[in-house]
Amino acid sequence: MSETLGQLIRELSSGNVKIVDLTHTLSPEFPTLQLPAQFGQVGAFKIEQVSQYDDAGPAWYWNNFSCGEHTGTHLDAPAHWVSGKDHPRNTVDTIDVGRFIGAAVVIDASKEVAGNADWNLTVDFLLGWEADYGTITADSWVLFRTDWHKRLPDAAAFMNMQEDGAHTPGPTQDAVEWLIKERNVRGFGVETINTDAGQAYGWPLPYPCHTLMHGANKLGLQCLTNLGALPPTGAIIIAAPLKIQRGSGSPLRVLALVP
Ligand SMILES: O=C(O)C(=O)c1ccccc1S
Ligand SMILES: [Mn+2]
Repeated sequence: MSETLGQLIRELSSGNVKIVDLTHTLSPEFPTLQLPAQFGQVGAFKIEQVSQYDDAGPAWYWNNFSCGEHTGTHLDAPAHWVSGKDHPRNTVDTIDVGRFIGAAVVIDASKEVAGNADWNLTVDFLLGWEADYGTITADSWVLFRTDWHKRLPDAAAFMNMQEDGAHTPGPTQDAVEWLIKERNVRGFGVETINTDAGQAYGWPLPYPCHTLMHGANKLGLQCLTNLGALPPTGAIIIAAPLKIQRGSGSPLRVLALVP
């Protein structure tokens, strides 16, 4: 084994490098995105026991499950959005595997969001973060901490739907453009069910995070949790989607290596 990998294994075994699970449990109770009724809907997680050490399977326990590609903690591939449809290797089965392990920075806006569910991440807020923690390095994941996961298990509070749609935080169009053009990030990760703000469907450029990030061949992570256990900089995340043929996204286990 190389010295570097050997050192990593030793650091993991000693606990000097901790592993933090950023993933929600996939269950039928986990809320799913609600689009307007005229559109197709993502499937909730369903599970059906096949056997559990019984007549159907005396020595084994197993289930069948079904869900949408965008159910629970999941990754959005560039092909998920029409703006990303023409990129090569843009589906979960074809994305370069080197994109599944990478550095992550955590932008903590949990206090701001606690006071305003429609709070938007701006370029000014990002520049203020960089003044404290340094420049966001190219090809990093940018993880938007809002503590929104604390609204679970109350699905209604997590979705925060009102008569005009969801009211959840997200980045402004300017912030998305800045992250892409000025910092060339790997992708954007959130705790909410949508990388865009809930009200972004009605913005001049609807869903700017989906549109621009996937248009720039970048990735999204949704329904993350435990971001509060990560430092602002220095974590590495492993986010490897299921290898679904022509998949637009996939539920996945997201793990952070934290020094
Ligand atoms: O990527 C998603 O799961 C997501 O948020 C989404 C999916 C489909 C349509 C609109 C949206 S906004
Ligand atoms: Mn998605």
